[in-house]
Amino acid sequence: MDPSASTLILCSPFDVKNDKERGLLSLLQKQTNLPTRFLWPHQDLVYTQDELKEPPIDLKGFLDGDEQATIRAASQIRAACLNHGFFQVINHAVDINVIQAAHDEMEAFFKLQMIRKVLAKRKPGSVWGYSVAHSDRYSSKLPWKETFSFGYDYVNGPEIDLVNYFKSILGKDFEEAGYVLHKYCEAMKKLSLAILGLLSISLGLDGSYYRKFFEDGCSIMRFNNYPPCNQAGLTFGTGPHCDPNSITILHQDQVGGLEVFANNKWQAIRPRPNAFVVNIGDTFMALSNGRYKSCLHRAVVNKEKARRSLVFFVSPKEDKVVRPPEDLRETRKYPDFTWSELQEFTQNHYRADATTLQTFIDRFLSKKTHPTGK
Ligand SMILES: C=C1C[C@]23C[C@H]1CC[C@H]2[C@]1(C)CCC[C@@](C)(C(=O)O)[C@H]1[C@@H]3C(=O)O
Ligand SMILES: O=C(O)CCC(=O)C(=O)O
Ligand SMILES: [Fe+2]
Repeated sequence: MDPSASTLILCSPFDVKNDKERGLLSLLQKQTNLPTRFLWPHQDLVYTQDELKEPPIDLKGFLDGDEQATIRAASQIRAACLNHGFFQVINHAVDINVIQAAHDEMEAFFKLQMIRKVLAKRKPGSVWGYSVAHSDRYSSKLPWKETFSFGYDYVNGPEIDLVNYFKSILGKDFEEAGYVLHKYCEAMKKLSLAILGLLSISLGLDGSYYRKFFEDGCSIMRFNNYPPCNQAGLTFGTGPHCDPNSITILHQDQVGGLEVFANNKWQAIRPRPNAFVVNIGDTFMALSNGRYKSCLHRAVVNKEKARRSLVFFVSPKEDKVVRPPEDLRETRKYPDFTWSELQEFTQNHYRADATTLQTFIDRFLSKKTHPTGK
């Protein structure tokens, strides 16, 4: 193992190599002082008891081709995206067994010994791989989570690629996981394109507009695990941020912890096993010329239970120019950029937060005006 991997193991509060270490883990979680690197600023730690009560959007009629139901769903989506950029969908046609199987594989992955998980460790500059609290990238405000991410190419994403990726980094016993995750990603691709169809209609565009833009995309699939934390009120599983990608489709387990900033306050999203949570990200905000809001959200942790979520970060092909359609382009809110430029910014220069897009654009424009950095 490389020295940085062993440092990671030593630093990590989530190390679980054997029963002795499992004991260590629970000791750590019971300690009165949270390691300072996990502390978040007081002003961020606003506690909420509110719950977002907006009803989920039923996709059945739209998926069956019913015109009235399509108009209804599109106008519900429009209202949600103009307001806060968040909605849930039900009757989405994703097989519950496919969802359950993906959760089972996620659980199997996180139960692995740390020594095996770090073999899949995320490389500097890359979004793919395993990360504990992003501790090798950041030194403060660490998120109380471990993640495992990999890409899903809408065109060149054949089953065999994912199966080989899982087998090569995790071993032969994860071959089946590759097939299961391939199925899940395929379902997410289908659902994302359907939602992009509704988003197009909701903005008064041809139903195929954004579908076409994303049909050769390359999305990012992620497992999130939030262990219980004795000092849950002092940290975050994922701090307040907007996703830099286009739209995000998330399935959370039954524990709860996701919160969105809507109507000027933090509101909890109660888990619904039959629903997918969808939020608008920065790239779609730019594609709608600022009409739709990139949703500010966060994940809190709790003292008793581990929480898990499956996240699909929908993204266009890396070199696609992010530019709103002509009909929405009256006064440009953002200049042209590519997804790979924004992604690179979040990996090498800036930690995604509530103002990622604006900061990226400001630096992007000043670099253009002063290419030498002066
Ligand atoms: C381009 C990306 C940056 C992140 C991974 C992908 C898609 C979403 C981003 C992220 C999840 C947004 C929240 C903050 C972040 C640092 C995280 O907590 O995981 C972000 C991702 C990342 O850089 O890992
Ligand atoms: O796990 C969650 O509920 C939120 C995760 C999230 O926001 C993210 O991974 O970007
Ligand atoms: Fe997010």
